[in-house]
Amino acid sequence: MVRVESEEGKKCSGRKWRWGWALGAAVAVLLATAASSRTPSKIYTHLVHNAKNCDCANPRKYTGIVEDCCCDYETVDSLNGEVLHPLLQELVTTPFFRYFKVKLWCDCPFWPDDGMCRLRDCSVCECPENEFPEPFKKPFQHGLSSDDLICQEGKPQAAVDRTIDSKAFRGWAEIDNPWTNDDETDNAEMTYVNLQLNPERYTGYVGPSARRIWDAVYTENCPKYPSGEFCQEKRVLYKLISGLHSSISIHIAADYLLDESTNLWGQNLELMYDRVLRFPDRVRNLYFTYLFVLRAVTKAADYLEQAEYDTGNPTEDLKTQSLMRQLVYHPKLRAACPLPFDEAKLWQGGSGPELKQQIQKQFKNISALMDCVGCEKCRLWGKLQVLGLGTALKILFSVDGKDKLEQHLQLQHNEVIALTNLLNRLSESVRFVHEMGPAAERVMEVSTNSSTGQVRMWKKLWHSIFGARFPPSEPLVFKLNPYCQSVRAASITDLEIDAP
Ligand SMILES: Cc1cc2nc3c(=O)[nH]c(=O)nc-3n(C[C@H](O)[C@H](O)[C@H](O)COP(=O)(O)OP(=O)(O)OC[C@H]3O[C@@H](n4cnc5c(N)ncnc54)[C@H](O)[C@@H]3O)c2cc1C
Repeated sequence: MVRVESEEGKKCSGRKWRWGWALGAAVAVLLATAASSRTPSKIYTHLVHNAKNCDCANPRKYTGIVEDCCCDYETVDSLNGEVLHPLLQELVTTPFFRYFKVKLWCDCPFWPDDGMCRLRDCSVCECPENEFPEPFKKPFQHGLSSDDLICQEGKPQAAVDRTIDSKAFRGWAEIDNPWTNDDETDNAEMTYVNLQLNPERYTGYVGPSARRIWDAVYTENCPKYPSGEFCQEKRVLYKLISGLHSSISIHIAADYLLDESTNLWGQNLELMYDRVLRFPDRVRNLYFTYLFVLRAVTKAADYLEQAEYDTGNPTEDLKTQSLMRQLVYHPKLRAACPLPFDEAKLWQGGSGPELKQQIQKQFKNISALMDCVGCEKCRLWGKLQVLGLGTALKILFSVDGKDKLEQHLQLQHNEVIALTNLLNRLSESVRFVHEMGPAAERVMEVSTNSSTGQVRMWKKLWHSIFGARFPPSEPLVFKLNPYCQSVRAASITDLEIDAP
């Protein structure tokens, strides 16, 4: 196994797999042997070069405007790294954003539950009653919906004019989202989950059950468009789902169970390459989905800024509001990417309303399919992220015009939690792809393109260093501490080689 850890990783990681002398010897042998073959030197050069300096001579693979969006890849990467990712990481740890209300034990409406969950990591750790904030338990009756105003005694003129009130105070609505399959109907089965205790990561959920969900999602509800044939709206639906799928795969790869017997978790770049990186469309769709959701958040900026983040802890709640304000009004975001996605271009043709209904139905089906996910933790994150996407769709497409949005947008408490956590997940994935993608691609490409002679030479080299078998039976893993900001400071001494 070969691992790379960043300079920052040394400072902020408790897990240090550093091999001091063995490392120096390994690199020396690698370099010496490299003189007789180009492969090791190529791998070495790429590893160190990429880790050392991301803005290196290698041209970026993804450049220009993200398809169907209004910002380019470079801007997305720098905004994400400098502004959005750090803010989102902090925001999702606040009490308001870490509890998600969810019905985990739902019957699959399409086929019998086949419980394919293999690992205990699948099960979700639910919150004890006393843990989640008191205000979350009460029904949210503060904000009156427009229906309430009309229904008071049947006389609109009898209703108090709440224009100023509702601007100053945003309560949480309990109204249906037309894009999602509603989960709110039976509150008795709802439970609160602390998302911080249930990270989205590898769970061992593989095989026919998982495959059946994705097949049903793609084949029945958002088929891949043959190029140029599908209308833009259908393309958007496909890209949103594919981008979400890429993000889920990246989280699996970023937090993978490397060794079940020792409970060793780390990054599996081979998996990330196999499932996402080697399909450029999947990477592009990830960026698309990120910008789409970011647009929804910035469109609802006024609403989100004025919303009530009440968990009964005034200090934390003020911090939440302040972080949200910084996120939605950040000057760098406003200047560099003022309109991440332009929703006004959609639903323009004569068939717009019918098309919207059809796509809404398809998305609702996808949302209902989340009840068929056979692994509890995957179901939790599947439901949260699909609700987050449904909330983005609601913000962008269910209220027309900016003025009307301010008057009519009503979001549920849970929708805002899902939307923000989804944006954070996508932001993490974009950052991971940006920072680890080039190195992973080069190493995987070198290893798959190596000629037999080169592989033989590698085996010999490996054997001479470790006396062990090459290649290792485990996946090739590069370790970068996920909590560290950058890989740029990585140097030759960060190259680590573990014997299998
Ligand atoms: C909602 C949901 C949530 C899940 N959450 C988790 C989780 O948290 N942890 C975990 O370990 N497992 C999770 N899984 C399972 C995981 O997504 C995979 O299904 C599983 O790891 C098996 O992967 P696979 O290699 O068979 O390919 P899959 O990821 O299952 O992909 C199936 C097929 O879909 C296509 N495809 C793959 N990616 C894309 C893309 N980005 N765009 C378009 N098409 C694509 C390919 O044709 C591929 O063969 C989840 C599954 C679902 C349905």
